[in-house]
Amino acid sequence: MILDDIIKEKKKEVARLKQDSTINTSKRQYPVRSFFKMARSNNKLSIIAEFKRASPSKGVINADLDPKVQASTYEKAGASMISVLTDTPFFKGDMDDLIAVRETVNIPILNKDFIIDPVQIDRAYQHGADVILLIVRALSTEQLASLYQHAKRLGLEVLVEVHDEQELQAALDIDATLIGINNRNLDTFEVDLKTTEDLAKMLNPEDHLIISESGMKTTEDVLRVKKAGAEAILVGETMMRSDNLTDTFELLSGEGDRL
Ligand SMILES: O=P(O)(O)OC[C@@H](O)[C@@H](O)c1c[nH]c2ccccc12
Repeated sequence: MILDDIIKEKKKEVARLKQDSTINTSKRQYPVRSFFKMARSNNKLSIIAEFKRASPSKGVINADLDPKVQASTYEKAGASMISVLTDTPFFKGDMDDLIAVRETVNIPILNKDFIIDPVQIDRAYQHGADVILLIVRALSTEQLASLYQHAKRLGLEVLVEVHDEQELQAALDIDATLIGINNRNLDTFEVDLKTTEDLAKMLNPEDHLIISESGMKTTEDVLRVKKAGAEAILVGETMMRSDNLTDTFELLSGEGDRL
């Protein structure tokens, strides 16, 4: 299983990070921005644009893009947040990408990684991330709760990612507010937007901000998850392959005037 392979590599990375004396949360130079407030203050669908060079399911997506140029274009095109993949072995990203994006934009940044230890949260915080990702499938109940608390103590927001009912229950048990429904099954890589439709039904939009993640390419896709209750979408590949991001943002805005 790919997730098991990724976690195995993460454990090695965490062992290295724990020896790294430069990781220090008091070195953060940036204010913490709230994605939640940003998303709730606009009355339309929020777009989270991802910087993703490669993935285990797609191989290399776009290796040549400069994170600063891409981030600046995302911000100008109207992104509410930028997601930066910092995993190296499987996604070809790293912390330098996040640092470059942080130096460039003023909108919130999500550190997309496979977080299994507080040291990764400290590193994300130090370098200016505002939101971290916790993938329920990758964590025990205890790990999920303690990593969530660790991030909250630092003032970060936490996107809790789920793919089925049981995982969603685990997210509700820790009182998660930002719920990411991943349309991609991390074992099979299969994408089905029905995942958002099925799981969003179990949530109360007053208490939870639903983010539909993965596999969106068309206006129709976006309208479908929006109708299901998504307040935000997270889009990687379509952004990284786009040769006209202004058009892509308009297409994915969920306004539906292009249908
Ligand atoms: O490129 P896509 O299909 O638009 O997907 C983006 C994002 O949802 C995906 O990269 C993702 C969702 N959850 C993750 C967890 C780890 C790494 C990556 C991901």
